[in-house]
Amino acid sequence: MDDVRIVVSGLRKQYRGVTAVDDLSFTVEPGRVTGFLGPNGAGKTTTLRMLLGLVAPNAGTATIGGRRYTDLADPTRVVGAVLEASSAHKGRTGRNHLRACCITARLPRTRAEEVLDLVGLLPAADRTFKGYSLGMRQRLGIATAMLGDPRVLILDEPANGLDPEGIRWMRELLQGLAAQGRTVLVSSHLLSEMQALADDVVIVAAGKLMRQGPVASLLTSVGGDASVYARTPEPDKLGAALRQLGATVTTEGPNRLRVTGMAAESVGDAALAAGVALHHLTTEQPDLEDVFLDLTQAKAAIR
Ligand SMILES: Nc1ncnc2c1ncn2[C@@H]1O[C@H](COP(=O)(O)OP(=O)(O)OP(=O)(O)O)[C@@H](O)[C@H]1O
Repeated sequence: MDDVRIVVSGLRKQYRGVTAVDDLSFTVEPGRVTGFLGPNGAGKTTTLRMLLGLVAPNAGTATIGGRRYTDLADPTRVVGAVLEASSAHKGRTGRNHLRACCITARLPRTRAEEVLDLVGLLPAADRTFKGYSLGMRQRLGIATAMLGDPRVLILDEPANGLDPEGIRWMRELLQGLAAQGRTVLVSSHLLSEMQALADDVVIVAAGKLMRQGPVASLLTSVGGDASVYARTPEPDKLGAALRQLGATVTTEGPNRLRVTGMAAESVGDAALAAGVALHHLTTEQPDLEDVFLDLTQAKAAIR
């Protein structure tokens, strides 16, 4: 596959009184799923719309494989996008909707069958759109985006309205498409889902880039210390012993302590030395939600 990297550079969009996107720069690599995260009003949708040539930026560029969307010779074969829960003519079946799109995009009708199969919609292909569940509509949106077998896929909140099984299906589909070398950019509010789905994340708040990088390194670099949770019948005694050793200890419910600044092994050793029984000891790593809130809280309050 050619270079299908997405490059956003110095992008800016101003609406009357609001800077929706403010000097935003980031890159999205092929062969990986990239999560595009930010609180409400962060500028995610505006950025995706500029990337797809639907909104003109006031400054900066957004390119796909080195070209602006509007300069692509055959965009449906390069980029597939699902911006909102997909819409189709209400009385039309899923199959007919896709066939109509094939005609518009000058693709063979057989492609409709292939994408119906890809998204698991063959059993509902002859039902009309108005009878589709939100999950089926999302699947039809992805099927439509995949018609031109694009090397880049851009999805705005694709997990919206999906049940847990649908979310898992979506995750496996998108990871499979990335494993084929495609570039997959997905915006979402669902942080736990992003942690399971994305290789990289781009975090924005108030139109600005907060952080970009692989999920794994972000969690270790920004998330702070892991927490150790200890359950004991003598929390006061254990707490005092741990504080004496320099740990930070807070009480988290009856007989439960949260300890930072000390590994679980040392907490166990300290309990033994103090003659305190331990009933439970676990370590929790910071998750993407901790990182996200840490990075965006101050900015989010502005909007
Ligand atoms: N057409 C428009 N006219 C005026 N203001 C707009 C327009 N589109 C977006 N905005 C404003 O720009 C800011 C960014 O909006 P945008 O929809 O891009 O954010 P978002 O990150 O996608 O938010 P959400 O997660 O809530 O969808 C918001 O303050 C929004 O009100």
